[in-house]
Amino acid sequence: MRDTVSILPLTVEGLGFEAGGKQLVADVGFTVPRGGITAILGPNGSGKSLTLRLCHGLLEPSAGRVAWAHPANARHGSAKRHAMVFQKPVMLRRSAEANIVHALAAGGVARRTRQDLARQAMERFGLAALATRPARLLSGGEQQRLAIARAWALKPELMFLDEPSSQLDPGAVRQIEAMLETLAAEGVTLVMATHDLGQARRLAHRVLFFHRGRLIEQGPADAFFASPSTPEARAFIAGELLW
Ligand SMILES: Nc1ncnc2c1ncn2[C@@H]1O[C@H](COP(=O)(O)OP(=O)(O)OP(=O)(O)O)[C@@H](O)[C@H]1O
Repeated sequence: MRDTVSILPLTVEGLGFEAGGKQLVADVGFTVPRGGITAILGPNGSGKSLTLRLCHGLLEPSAGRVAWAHPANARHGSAKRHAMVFQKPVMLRRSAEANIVHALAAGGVARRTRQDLARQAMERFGLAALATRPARLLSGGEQQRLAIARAWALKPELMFLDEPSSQLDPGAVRQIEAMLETLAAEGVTLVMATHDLGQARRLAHRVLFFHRGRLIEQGPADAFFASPSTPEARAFIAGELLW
C-alpha cells in the first residue's frame, strides 16, 4: 500500500544546469505547493523543458537542488509519485491498454491488479473504445490522452507536462485541457510548460516565467497576466518576439 504522506511542496533552490560549456539554466528557485496548476512560460529555448526534466530527475543539476517534502516517497519502489508527460508521447508497439499495463508493471504494481487499473484509467478518460487498438496507430490527440491516462494510472501526486497539446488540433487541445482540469479537480498537482498563452490563462493558477535560462518572474496567474512586472514578460504577453 502507498504511503500517504505527501511529497509536496516541491522546493527548488539555486537550480542550475550546464552542458557543452554553456549555462542553460541558472539560479532557478520556486516552490510548488499541493494542488493547482502551475504554468511554465517563456520563449523558445528559455529553459522550460530542462527545468521540468531536472525536477523529474531525468537530468542531474549542476547546481542547486530539487527537494521534495518527503523524499522517501518521491520514489516508491520503481514507481515515482511524480510522473512526466512529454510533447510527443512514446508508445510501445502494442495495444493502448497494454501500454498502460506495461507502465504499471514498470511501476511495480502487482500483476493481478494491472489489468483492472489499466481498464479504469481508460474508462476514466473516455478511452475504453480504443483499448485494443495498436497505440502507435492512434491519432496524436488520442496518443496524448493515452499518455496522460497512463501517467494517471500510477496515481502520481504531481504530474509534469511538457507542451502536452502543442501539436494538436483545437478539438484535441480542448480534450486535453478538460483532462487536465479533471486531474487538478481530483487533487493532482500539475506543472506544465506551454507556449499557448490562451491555455495558460484558461488553466493556470500560478505562473513561472523563464527568460534565457532564468526564472525572472513568478506569481499568481491573474496578477501575471494583468500586470506583469518585467519588460520581458510584458513583451511576451503582448506577443512580441523575444529571445
Ligand atoms: N542536453 C543539452 N545539451 C546542450 N544544450 C541543451 C541541452 N538540452 C537543451 N539544451 C539547450 O538549452 C536551451 C534550453 O532548452 P529547453 O529545451 O529547456 O528550452 P524550452 O524553454 O523548453 O524551449 P522550447 O519552448 O523551444 O521547447 C536551448 O537553447 C537548448 O538548445
